[in-house]
Amino acid sequence: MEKGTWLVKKGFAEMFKGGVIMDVTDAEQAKIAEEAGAVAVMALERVPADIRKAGGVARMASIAKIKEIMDAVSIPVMAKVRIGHIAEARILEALGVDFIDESEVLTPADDRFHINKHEFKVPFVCGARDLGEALRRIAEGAAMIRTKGEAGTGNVVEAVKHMRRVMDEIRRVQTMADEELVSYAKEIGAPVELVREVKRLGRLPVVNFAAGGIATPADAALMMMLGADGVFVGSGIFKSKEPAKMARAMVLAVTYWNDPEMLLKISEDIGEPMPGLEIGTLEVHMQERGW
Ligand SMILES: O=C(CO)[C@H](O)[C@H](O)COP(=O)(O)O
Repeated sequence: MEKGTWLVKKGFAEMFKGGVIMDVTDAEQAKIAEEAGAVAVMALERVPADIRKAGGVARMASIAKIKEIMDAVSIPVMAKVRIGHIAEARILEALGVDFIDESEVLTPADDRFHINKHEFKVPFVCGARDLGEALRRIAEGAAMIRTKGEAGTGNVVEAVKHMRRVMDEIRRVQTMADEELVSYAKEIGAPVELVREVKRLGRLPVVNFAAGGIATPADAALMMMLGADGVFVGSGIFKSKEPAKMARAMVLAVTYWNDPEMLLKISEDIGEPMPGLEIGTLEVHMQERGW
């Protein structure tokens, strides 16, 4: 099959279903993630909790670090670029990463336009807070969506809000008569063809993971209960007291999300989770980046 077609990119994302994708900043963390059973790792300079603390401009990770991570593991390696930063994306594609995250966790490079992801052979994942945003990103060529949550807070409340919103809107679309879809597409700022597809499929046309603020195995299981296809975890693992234990527990929780006895067992010995932040106290809301 030809490399980089829409079908291949979308199909690749489907292979991550039921799995955990872990943010990592170096080879050591990447190996912890791989050993824990992560389906992929996401290379970045700092996990979101540290990006939040450091302030300033957060950019694509250094090429040396991404190479170090690519050399360390055999699972797919994703890496983040700033929203709208076509050059960072071209560089990562040339480097040969497996997936690019056009991410609000980094400082946006363009305050109006996202990358036209159809122009790339490498697949992209993008964040969304509602159905309209998800479909706009898919229209631009995203092969995978992750609900945004509020990254780096250890607080799952925004992840829950965004996943519930997307799922509610999908249910709403399914109850609409066909003649309502054009107005609804206009209302949410999404192409009507994609709204029609959502109605037909009863879900997003691409895989939808949960992200941002997942800090315990119970949080990860909760996101699966709400309909996520899998989860991204960053700070929740590497800002916890025992990352290897927490990473393994996250993977098991996503597998056994519907088995309370197993979840109990998984949650018994995870060490101390990362500290959490109240959303009302935040100076930066990363979720508001992107349009
Ligand atoms: O954009 C992302 C997906 O890789 C974030 O890094 C992810 O949301 C992690 O957030 P957190 O640090 O709260 O787990």
